[in-house]
Amino acid sequence: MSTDSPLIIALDYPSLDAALCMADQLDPARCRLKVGKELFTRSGPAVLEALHGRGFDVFLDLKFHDIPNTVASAVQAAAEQGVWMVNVHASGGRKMMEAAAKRLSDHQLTTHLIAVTVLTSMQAEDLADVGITASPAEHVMRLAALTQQSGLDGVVCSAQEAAQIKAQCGSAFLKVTPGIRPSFAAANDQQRIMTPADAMQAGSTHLVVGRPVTQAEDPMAALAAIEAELAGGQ
Ligand SMILES: O=c1ccn([C@@H]2O[C@H](COP(=O)(O)O)[C@@H](O)[C@H]2O)c(=O)[nH]1
Repeated sequence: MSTDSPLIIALDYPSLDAALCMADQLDPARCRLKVGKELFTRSGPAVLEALHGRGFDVFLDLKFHDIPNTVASAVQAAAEQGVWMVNVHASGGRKMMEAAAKRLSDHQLTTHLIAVTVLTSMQAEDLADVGITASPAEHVMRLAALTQQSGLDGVVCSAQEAAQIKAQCGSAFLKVTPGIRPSFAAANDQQRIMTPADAMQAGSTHLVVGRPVTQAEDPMAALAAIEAELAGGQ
């Protein structure tokens, strides 16, 4: 089953049981699910099988970053397990991204391939620590252009950069934005944040939401509040 909803719920849990307990409260017609490093390292491909069996589209968020052949092979392995979306780090460079995109097309694999620009937990001083003197927005724009030139389908970025990316790369280029924080939620370790409604207004195509739902006292009420905000009900 697929959905028109832009919502991707991040299943950041330490066990398959805990992740499935949340998944079983969710509806594949209302959201997609994201499996990240913690859950995949704990549970392996079994989690993908379990979520696909429940009808969910799955974004496998492992942010591959390695030499071109290794990344292309990892992306192929993810796509062959039926995931809807997989990602790499744009800072792995043009050759790495081109190799990954080519591997998918050579094997007629239709999984969306996107690249992380600048993590939403980072601000200017964090970039400076790793030798990047550009602002987060400038660096995101540079990596978004490189990602598009390399033949990928879109980027992971902050919603704060979505409008500029839409203007530079077009509407069809995916803007997958974590760091989504409804007014009722804490920022946690996120730096470049935006509310769900503002993020859609800015041009995000997909909103990644984790703790504001999964750590809420009532996760289903939190999800409903986000949906109501997106529907203009608040
Ligand atoms: O730049 C990035 C890239 C990925 N993420 C991931 O998204 C979720 C966000 O979870 P919250 O609990 O809503 O903060 C998480 O799985 C990250 O690994 C990101 O936050 N920023």
